[in-house]
Amino acid sequence: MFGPQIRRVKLEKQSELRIELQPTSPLRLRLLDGKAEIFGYELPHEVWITFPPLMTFAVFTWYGATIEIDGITGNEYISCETPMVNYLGLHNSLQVQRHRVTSSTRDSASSQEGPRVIIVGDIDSGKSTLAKMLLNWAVKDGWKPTFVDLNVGQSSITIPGTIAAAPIKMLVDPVEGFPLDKALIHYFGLTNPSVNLRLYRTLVEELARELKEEFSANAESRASGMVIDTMGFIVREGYALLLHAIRTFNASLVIVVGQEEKLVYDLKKNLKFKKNLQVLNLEKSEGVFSRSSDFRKTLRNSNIQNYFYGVTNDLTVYTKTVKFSDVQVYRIGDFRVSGSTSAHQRGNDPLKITLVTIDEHLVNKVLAISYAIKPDQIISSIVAGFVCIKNVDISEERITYVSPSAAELPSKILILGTLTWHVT
Ligand SMILES: Nc1ncnc2c1ncn2[C@@H]1O[C@H](COP(=O)(O)OP(=O)(O)OP(=O)(O)O)[C@@H](O)[C@H]1O
Repeated sequence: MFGPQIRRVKLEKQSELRIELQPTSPLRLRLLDGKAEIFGYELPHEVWITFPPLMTFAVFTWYGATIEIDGITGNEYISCETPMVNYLGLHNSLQVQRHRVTSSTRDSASSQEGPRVIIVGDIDSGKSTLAKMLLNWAVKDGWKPTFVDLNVGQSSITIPGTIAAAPIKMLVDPVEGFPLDKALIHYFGLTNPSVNLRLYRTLVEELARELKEEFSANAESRASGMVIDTMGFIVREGYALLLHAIRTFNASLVIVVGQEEKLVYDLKKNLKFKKNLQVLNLEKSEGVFSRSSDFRKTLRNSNIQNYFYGVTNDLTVYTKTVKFSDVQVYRIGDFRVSGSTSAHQRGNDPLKITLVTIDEHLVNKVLAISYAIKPDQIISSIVAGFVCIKNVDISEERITYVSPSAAELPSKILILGTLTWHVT
């Protein structure tokens, strides 16, 4: 797989090598000379890093670097036209705010908080990428910012359909992605917020409440602030959800990525009475890869696959069995799996918790394991992780599921959404 196609690429200062991998071929690369980073993650010298198929990324250098690449790419080219100087300028201004908080904390203004940046823009404008850079640069400078991921379509922290936050204490690995161990995860269970807007907003509010508690007890997190990534859904209900998220998380800075004059204008107009809030427009990188809806589906699937097997296929998947009586499966809201959105919008209780009958229709469904003890706590509780149902034996009343953990289920309460995955 690797070997004969090894080549060296020299990058001039402030340029980047943009790489799009093929659907089936991995690639490895290493830094030979100089310094280079992948979305803020500084590459170690002479260490091969293997990237799985489907990834698109850029190796950027501030002062020049030579890298070695081994493998076939779908597309690769070098560009000197990047918005990196502006992105770094933004980071520097966030640093000033963080330092201001820590110095004023000493003067007893302990309620002050670091920057709360929310990144908005069209789909494929590079929002998640900018979030990663801002987080990595902050970590490199010794801060511990919190990443908030509100993008249920292409979730970054864990599987799709989730609304989540994670404290970032180490550089975000370009292959492994965000750390899961301390993440606060809510399961929305759908990849389109329009299907249950009320539930989406409620879970965003729950997450904001949990982070408020977390921040009140942790001065370091408070001063480091948050970086919030959103969906590329910027019109109609999508725009209303952005305003809701900006207000709910009490954002101090809204970054609009890309040429979005109307969005900038509307946000400034609608938020003009909000104190201490700035709206800033930054250019989009030409390197951002545009993904078709089919490709997005493939990415969602590979995201679920990665949860169970690991990005580099290094996790063991455990197959386990429980009795029907050992678990209760619930769904939230009266969404219909194949029903139309508008039909659902007329449903009378989007937050209704309904017990689901355990039968074969659960096969291949991804279920979240809730920390709730009682069903009425499901919406306000985070989830421990996910399982995928492999088989339902009606006569024996047993469910077989796969899990990345060998431990018993930490709770009896499971949440069903529309996510499916075919256990291989
Ligand atoms: N400079 C770059 N060179 C090459 N690839 C890039 C570059 N910037 C971003 N990408 C890739 O482009 C893809 C889309 O970027 P990203 O996920 O940041 O967009 P987004 O606006 O968050 O997307 P969406 O909101 O639609 O989910 C990602 O695979 C990312 O790795």
